[in-house]
Amino acid sequence: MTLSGQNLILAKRLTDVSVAFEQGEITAICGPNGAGKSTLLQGMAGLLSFDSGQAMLDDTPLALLAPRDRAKRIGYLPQDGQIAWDVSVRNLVQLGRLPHGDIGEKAVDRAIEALDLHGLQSRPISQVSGGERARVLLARVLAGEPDWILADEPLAALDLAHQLALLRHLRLQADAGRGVVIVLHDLALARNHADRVIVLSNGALAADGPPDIALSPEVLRAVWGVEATWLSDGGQQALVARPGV
Ligand SMILES: Nc1ncnc2c1ncn2[C@@H]1O[C@H](COP(=O)(O)OP(=O)(O)OP(=O)(O)O)[C@@H](O)[C@H]1O
Repeated sequence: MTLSGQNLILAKRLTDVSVAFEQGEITAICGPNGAGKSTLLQGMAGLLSFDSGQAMLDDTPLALLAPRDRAKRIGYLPQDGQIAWDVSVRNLVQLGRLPHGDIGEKAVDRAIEALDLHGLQSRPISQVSGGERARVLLARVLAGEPDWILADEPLAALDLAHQLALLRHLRLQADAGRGVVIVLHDLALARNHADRVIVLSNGALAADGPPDIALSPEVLRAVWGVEATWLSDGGQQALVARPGV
């Protein structure tokens, strides 16, 4: 199953972007602030209509899928998730089952386990920290067991251990055949954990390929305007960067 967009154009936010995401792998979308990463993700979640081009799930335009069906198949985590009601952590995660119309206790348990939320289940959502809240919102997406997980900066508020745990979990999801697409600002995490990196710059595709190619020093210079060196340590890559001249 492929999630694709052809010749996507939206005002000045996206300029003729074509991408096809594959299941079974982790794709990272990277790029500077305002490059169009969230716009692309929202479009692929079926939440934006483009001036030109369209997003497709296999051969079906997303716009033609019933909202409930779309929500079952595509789990979307926005950058700044709003929470309307002060429900408990568990009840909020359970809302991920809404498109299925069931309680899905096992799926909810798995999501709570994956995001290390056991101890917080009965806590009102207004009484958790920023990083815990981010984990709850992602658990809500996982509870829906979608074919596609589209997450906008899911690691931004997480501490290092929870970042690595979440990346491990997303790898399991990809290995289970799901499509995982995440917006990442941390280029070292993208290089080390993604199978493929898409780089956007000024609303256009600047690079698309294996992480070492898409995040090469040349691309970092051209897109981010930094002089960067990758250092290898035990198979992992660390990034040293300084402002470009
Ligand atoms: N609702 C909107 N209406 C009009 N322009 C918008 C809207 N949301 C974002 N933009 C503009 O579209 C461009 C792309 O925004 P987008 O949020 O996709 O960037 P991003 O790459 O996700 O950035 P960041 O790293 O800062 O989150 C930016 O120039 C932004 O100012």
